[in-house]
Amino acid sequence: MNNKPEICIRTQEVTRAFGGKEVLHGISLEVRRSEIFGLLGPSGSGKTTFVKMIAGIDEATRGEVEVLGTRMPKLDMMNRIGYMAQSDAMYAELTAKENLEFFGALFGLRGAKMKRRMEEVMALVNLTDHLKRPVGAYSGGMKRRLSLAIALMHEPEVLILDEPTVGIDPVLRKSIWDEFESLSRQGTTILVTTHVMDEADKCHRLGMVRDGSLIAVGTPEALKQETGSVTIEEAFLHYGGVRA
Ligand SMILES: Nc1ncnc2c1ncn2[C@@H]1O[C@H](COP(=O)(O)OP(=O)(O)OP(=O)(O)O)[C@@H](O)[C@H]1O
Repeated sequence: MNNKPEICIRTQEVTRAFGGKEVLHGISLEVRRSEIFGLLGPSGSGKTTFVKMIAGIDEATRGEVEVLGTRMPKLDMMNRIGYMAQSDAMYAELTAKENLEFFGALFGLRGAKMKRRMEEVMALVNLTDHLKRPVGAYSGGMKRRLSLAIALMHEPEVLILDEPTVGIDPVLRKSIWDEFESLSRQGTTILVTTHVMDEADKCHRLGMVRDGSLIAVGTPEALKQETGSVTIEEAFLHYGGVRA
């Protein structure tokens, strides 16, 4: 029997430059199926640039990105990946329901399934009572929650979430992380960026990012143990990270 974990996301020597300036320097990483993998690093370290290439929204200058065995970017993969960007991409003049219907339809949902998923994802992010409100009237945290709901609509095999819980209160944040755990148990692979240390601790494995390079990869426990640290923040600083 083959006990090797199935690799869901693989990057090889991924480099990204903008106008000749390199901001990501040859990142090689493997994320296993069903894992919650966190990318931890301060603002500007390159997390967003990196996950955009995995989501197929941007293309590496050099190196290779593969998701579920397919070389990225590839349009067809949109159905299998849920991507939640850092800035909320929704139609402000439409209601939450209309936004969900629009994005749901893009992913091929309709009829009873569309309705069921809409109810499930809105309950999860605690927005059921606000389904018929225009998104323009939502608070920042509510928009974040709706963005997450949209990313989850089509039950993607891979979820790529860029700072999903910014502006979300601790109680709801906990229930969202419980849901990530439950999705992961059902086989969903989750790649999440964060600069919040307590969230980093909840990931199954972590990649620490600094100045466009991956400086350490491992379980939160292993990273703490290897550096004799009590907290993830201490471990991060030990590996040469800088405070967020
Ligand atoms: N389109 C672009 N053109 C030029 N430079 C860019 C572009 N996108 C990102 N960068 C640069 O790449 C670097 C990494 O940015 P990135 O947004 O990936 O960091 P981050 O870790 O996600 O930070 P944050 O959490 O603040 O978004 C920064 O120096 C940024 O200025």
